[in-house]
Amino acid sequence: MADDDVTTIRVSGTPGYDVLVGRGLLERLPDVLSPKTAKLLIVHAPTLAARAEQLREQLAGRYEVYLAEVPDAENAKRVEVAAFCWGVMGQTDFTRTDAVIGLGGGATTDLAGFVAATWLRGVDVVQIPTTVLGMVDAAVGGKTGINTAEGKNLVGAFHEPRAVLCDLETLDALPKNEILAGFAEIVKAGFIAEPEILEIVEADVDAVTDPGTPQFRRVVELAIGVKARVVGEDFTEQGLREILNYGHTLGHAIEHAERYQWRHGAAIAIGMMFAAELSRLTRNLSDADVERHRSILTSLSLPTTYPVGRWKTLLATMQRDKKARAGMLRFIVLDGIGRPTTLEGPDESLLFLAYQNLADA
Ligand SMILES: NC(=O)c1ccc[n+]([C@@H]2O[C@H](COP(=O)([O-])OP(=O)(O)OC[C@H]3O[C@@H](n4cnc5c(N)ncnc54)[C@H](O)[C@@H]3O)[C@@H](O)[C@H]2O)c1
Ligand SMILES: O=C(O)C(=O)C[C@@H](O)[C@H](O)[C@H](O)COP(=O)(O)O
Ligand SMILES: [Zn+2]
Repeated sequence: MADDDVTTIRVSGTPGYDVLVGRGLLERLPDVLSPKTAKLLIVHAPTLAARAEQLREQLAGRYEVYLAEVPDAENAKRVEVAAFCWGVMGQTDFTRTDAVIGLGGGATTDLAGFVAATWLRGVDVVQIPTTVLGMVDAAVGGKTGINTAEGKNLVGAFHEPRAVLCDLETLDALPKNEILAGFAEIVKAGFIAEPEILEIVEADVDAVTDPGTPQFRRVVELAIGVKARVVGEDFTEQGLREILNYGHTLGHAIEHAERYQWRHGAAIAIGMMFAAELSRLTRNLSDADVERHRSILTSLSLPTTYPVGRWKTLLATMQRDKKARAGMLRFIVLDGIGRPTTLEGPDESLLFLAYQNLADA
């Protein structure tokens, strides 16, 4: 049953869309679809099979509903899996007025968005994120993509969703370690733009990471608000949107080094620690603010160190970062909490110095 306690966060764009946060929102799916839509393809993770079936039954009288179960987690973000979805769409004569539904964590919604962006050069997608990370970050903003052997998200498209339904009920079955991984992106929003998030986390980490509390709801909505404001201003990442990549230059290289077996949030936590150390060296971020990164991430049971011997491998992968220009690496660093800026082409020796400060010998 949908309850009345629903928050709507508007993302401006062309045409823009709403992100709804509340419980029982799956029922609202028909309200956010185009009246012309006849067929739905629900792209879902294996862990969401029962929910997908429940949705199919609920929508069956009104739409022709197809399910595409895709591999779990990062294994979904492969071109073979996109081709499987395109195959289902081809066989079911999916037209430009039909719609894809992404149901799962960020990996599933990244794939579903990519499939929607590319089928017939673009059909509607409604994202139903079922992880904390998906709700506060991945499903909002229209960045879609898959990985290649060379790196993370190297193939993709910017494609606005028609709506994002963050149904908090879906989090009831989410394991604690996935909740904590999602907090990496929540505190990222805090570090770059919304210090209130950090204060709430510091005040009571157990309460804030419990999806039943008002603190949890507050930080989720604050983080979505940061994402909505940034992508509303710079959808295709011409400048401002790069701040959302705080911690991701090294973080993505770690995910690649770990063959995508790590949680995104865990890799990004180390990446943010590195970015904080780099900020201390290049922007005078205070020792206290660097330590604040470490203590917040540690309180969330997120990692902050990585073996020093892996540096060369990570550096090589970072060269393929999407923010790099003409062979020059670029990093998001902080002048202070809530004050992100860009660091262009730092020396390799400086990067290593920052890395050594967090490396686990
Ligand atoms: N497009 C963007 O802007 C953006 C932003 C941030 C992250 N991402 C991407 O998102 C991905 C990470 O997303 P994630 O952390 O959600 O990981 P994920 O999609 O791999 O999900 C994590 C795990 O949780 C399980 N799961 C999902 N929902 C569940 C539920 N309700 N109950 C029980 N289990 C559930 C999944 O099956 C999976 O095993 C990465 O690929 C990252 O690159 C994209
Ligand atoms: O939305 C964005 O822009 C982000 O950078 C958000 C990140 O949290 C996310 O992981 C994103 O997928 C990274 O994008 P990429 O362009 O570095 O692949
Ligand atoms: Zn991320």
